[in-house]
Amino acid sequence: MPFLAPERTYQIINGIINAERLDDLLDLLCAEIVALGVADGYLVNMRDASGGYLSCLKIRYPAEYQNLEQSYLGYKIPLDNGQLNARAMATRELVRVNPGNANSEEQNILLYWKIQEMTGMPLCAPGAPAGAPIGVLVLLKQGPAIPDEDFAKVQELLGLFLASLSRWLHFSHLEQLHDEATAAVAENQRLLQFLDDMTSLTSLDKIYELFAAELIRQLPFDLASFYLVEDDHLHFRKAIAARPQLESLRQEWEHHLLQTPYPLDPTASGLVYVMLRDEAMVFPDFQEIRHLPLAGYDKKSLAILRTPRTLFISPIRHHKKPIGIFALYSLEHTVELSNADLDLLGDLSSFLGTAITNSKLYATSQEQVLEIRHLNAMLEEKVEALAKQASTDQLTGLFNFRTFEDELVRRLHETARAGDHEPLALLLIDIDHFKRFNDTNGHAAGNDILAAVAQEIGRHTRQSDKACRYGGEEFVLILPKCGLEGAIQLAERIRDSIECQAFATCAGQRSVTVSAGCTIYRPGDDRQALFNRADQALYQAKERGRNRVCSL
Ligand SMILES: Nc1nc2c(ncn2[C@@H]2O[C@H](COP(=O)(O)OP(=O)(O)OP(=O)(O)O)[C@@H](O)[C@H]2O)c(=O)[nH]1
Repeated sequence: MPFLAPERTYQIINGIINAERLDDLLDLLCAEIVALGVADGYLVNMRDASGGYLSCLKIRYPAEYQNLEQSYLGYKIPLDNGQLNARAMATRELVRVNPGNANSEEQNILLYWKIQEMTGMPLCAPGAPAGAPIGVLVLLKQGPAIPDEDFAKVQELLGLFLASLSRWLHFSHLEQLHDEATAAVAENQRLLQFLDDMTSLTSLDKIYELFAAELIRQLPFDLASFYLVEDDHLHFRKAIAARPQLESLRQEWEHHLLQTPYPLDPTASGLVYVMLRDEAMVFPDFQEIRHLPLAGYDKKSLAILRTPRTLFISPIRHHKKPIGIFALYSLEHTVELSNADLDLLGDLSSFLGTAITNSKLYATSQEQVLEIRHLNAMLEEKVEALAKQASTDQLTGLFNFRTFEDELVRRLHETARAGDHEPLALLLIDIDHFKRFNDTNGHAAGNDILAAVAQEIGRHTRQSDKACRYGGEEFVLILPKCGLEGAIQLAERIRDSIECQAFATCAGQRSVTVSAGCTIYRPGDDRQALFNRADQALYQAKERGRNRVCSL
């Protein structure tokens, strides 16, 4: 005979149908259990997605313990501990525990909660996946044991809920798996970004910082330190603190660590030992092993940290060979490292090794680039000096005959193209009676005069003019954008200033005069025609008594 009236059954089923989440359904079930008034408390423990645990999803303790409910919610109950829930799941039968049959752990629970009876009712849903119960309803009774007819009522009530409970539980597991998969994808993307950032870094300091930040983000360590092998020693490179509050401790610690290098001797330091062993080591809680003998450096280092707890030390590898060490330290609290954490740390240590090696290669290549740049600059200077040498006259510093020839051809082309708008003048200057000067004062003094006259010519010319030593004691000036009048004026200025001064020579102060002939480009002129006319003008100047300017 069902204890629920058809109308009540209909109401409950209506509520079940309208439930939109597992939580709503469980609330509904719990409200009905409370309404039945058969127990003083209950726990609804449902299978988790992995199937290895029950999770406590709903709870009601006897009145005096209700403030503890919140802390027990979500508690995971293993299915292999042989206790009440595990037994109910395994046997699929009602498990009743009371002071007469409880094992010692259950006795403690009964005593602690002042309970007379604790009953596990497996929730066996029709058609549930794998046929196993989907959870356990635990009823707590402080007073006399629950009579059988009351269990029948609860069972009747559960019968209404089980099919929906099974579906909603399955759905909530799917949601949970979906959330976990989404979180894993996001985490992987973050990891990829981190790896990308690491490879693009070229500063070792930045690599240590990013690496430590990533590890500290994932695992609650407080300090990280990095060491590299160079010249057969392990050198400290960087210490990083997880929080600004640890900064002064980090500095004190770093001051000590800077006293490395450690020789590559396993007794020098645990760090060297780990590196030579080429295998990461975890010390879950240093406080438990602090009495063990330690190398002097390590003793001091750990003493500075005052309360070191979990230590993780790993080789930094490149191409599977250790190139250094990184160490993680927690202070005050221990850090639990799962196998997945250790795998991740192993992978990251190889990656760190590659990033460090890349960065070093980059630094070396940068040095080489700098060296090549320097060599290039030197070469460029040399090329420039050679080009200058090839184009200038050693004695006077003016352009030489070859440059004159090239420049004249270039200017003639330009002027021919520009037509009437752009005049071009050519000016020849020749020292008078230079043979006699040489004969009187010596060849060396003649050289001094040549240099002085050249300097004087240079002083009067413009940037765009090209003053060249044509040969011997003869100079030629190409004067772009200069008409005949301008050329005559310039020639006069040079002639006059040379005549008016005495030049210092190795034979003493000496004066000379110069004669000049100038002409301008006429359409149809080639190089020779232009030069010949200027030479003729010079000849005239010589003919007419020297120390003068003639033009044609
Ligand atoms: N000291 C010195 N003399 C040079 C150099 N090149 C040419 N000479 C001399 O310059 C002199 C040129 O003499 P000439 O061509 O006869 O002409 P000049 O004596 O100046 O007579 P005019 O030009 O007619 O006034 C020669 O004696 C050359 O030896 C040089 O580089 N240094």
